[in-house]
Amino acid sequence: MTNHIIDGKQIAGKVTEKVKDRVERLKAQGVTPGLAVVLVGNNPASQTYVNNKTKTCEKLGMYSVMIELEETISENALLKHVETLNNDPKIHGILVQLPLPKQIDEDRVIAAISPLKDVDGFHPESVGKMMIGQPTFLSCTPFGIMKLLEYSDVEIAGKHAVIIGRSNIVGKPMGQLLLQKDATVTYCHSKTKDLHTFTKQADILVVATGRAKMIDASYIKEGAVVIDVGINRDENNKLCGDVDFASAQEVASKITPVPGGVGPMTIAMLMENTCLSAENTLTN
Ligand SMILES: NC(=O)C1=CN([C@@H]2O[C@H](COP(=O)(O)OP(=O)(O)OC[C@H]3O[C@@H](n4cnc5c(N)ncnc54)[C@H](OP(=O)(O)O)[C@@H]3O)[C@@H](O)[C@H]2O)C=CC1
Ligand SMILES: Nc1nc(=O)c2c([nH]1)NC[C@@H]1CN(c3ccc(C(=O)N[C@@H](CCC(=O)O)C(=O)O)cc3)C=[N+]21
Repeated sequence: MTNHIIDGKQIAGKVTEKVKDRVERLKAQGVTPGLAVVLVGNNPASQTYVNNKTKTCEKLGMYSVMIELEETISENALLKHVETLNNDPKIHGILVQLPLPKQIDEDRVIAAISPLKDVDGFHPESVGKMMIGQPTFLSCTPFGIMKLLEYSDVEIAGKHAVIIGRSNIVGKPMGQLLLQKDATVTYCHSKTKDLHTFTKQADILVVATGRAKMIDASYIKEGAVVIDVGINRDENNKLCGDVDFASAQEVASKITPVPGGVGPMTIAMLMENTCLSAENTLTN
């Protein structure tokens, strides 16, 4: 049975088709949406995502710049780059790839990004607006997961959504977005005792732990929808998720694969956010 696999690549294609139309309309009005990606150091995994982002920008006719900085750069020097991008009218979205090297305080860098260009949705102002349900840039991964659920006709209201992981970029905002759609939300994390008790109750299970294949069928209720956010390498250096796909797909009613699940949606939503930011310059 393969028809219960949620095809993130295909759904991301549909989302980006719509973004492409919006980019064309913007260009007709003299505005080309522009994204700046700042990469500090040369972590090979980060390099792949960053390349994917740049490629997708090109495909959609958006402008993109990649700023590659030395691993040893000082916080102040990085902040100056952010300030330059804040003031650059060709740039509508700024993404500083995380994590950053130890000498740099991530919170300070995130806070330095103009909220008007915060297409990652990580700035405290964006997070605050999301919490109180005001329009703002939404964190791309949870936003992408909401789209995946929508395109896959997954009902959310009244369902029990269990999220494993409470990071600021994935787990926490994921719970908020599901709550806004009337799910009953439970957060689990590394200090949760007897994880099974919680996961076994989930109608929708979102796994974002960074622990390769830790969730197998034994954690999953028959018929649950399973969303795997993890991006890891297995013992053969192959990409794999936080869910043991072969095992979990036997009990899940719908499940996302890795690769080809959540990852492509993250990139699609980044493009949508950048396009929205460019549109905002016309209406503001
Ligand atoms: N597909 C995509 O687009 C994206 C994928 N990712 C991937 O998603 C995964 C999670 O990313 P991120 O949220 O940034 O990771 P973090 O490392 O910031 O957070 C991991 C979370 O999982 C919890 N956790 C870790 N181990 C366990 C465990 N054994 N049992 C229960 N909870 C556990 C941690 O708990 P505690 O808080 O107690 O430490 C923490 O809250 C990674 O694999 C990452 O590569 C991330 C972003 C985008
Ligand atoms: N400021 C910031 N914003 C981020 O959004 C951000 C970040 N930092 N740091 C790292 C994580 C991770 N992340 C991914 C994006 C796309 C894929 C993706 O496209 N994955 C493909 C496969 C890619 C491959 O082949 O390696 C897939 O799952 O099919 C994965 C992971 C964004 N992140």
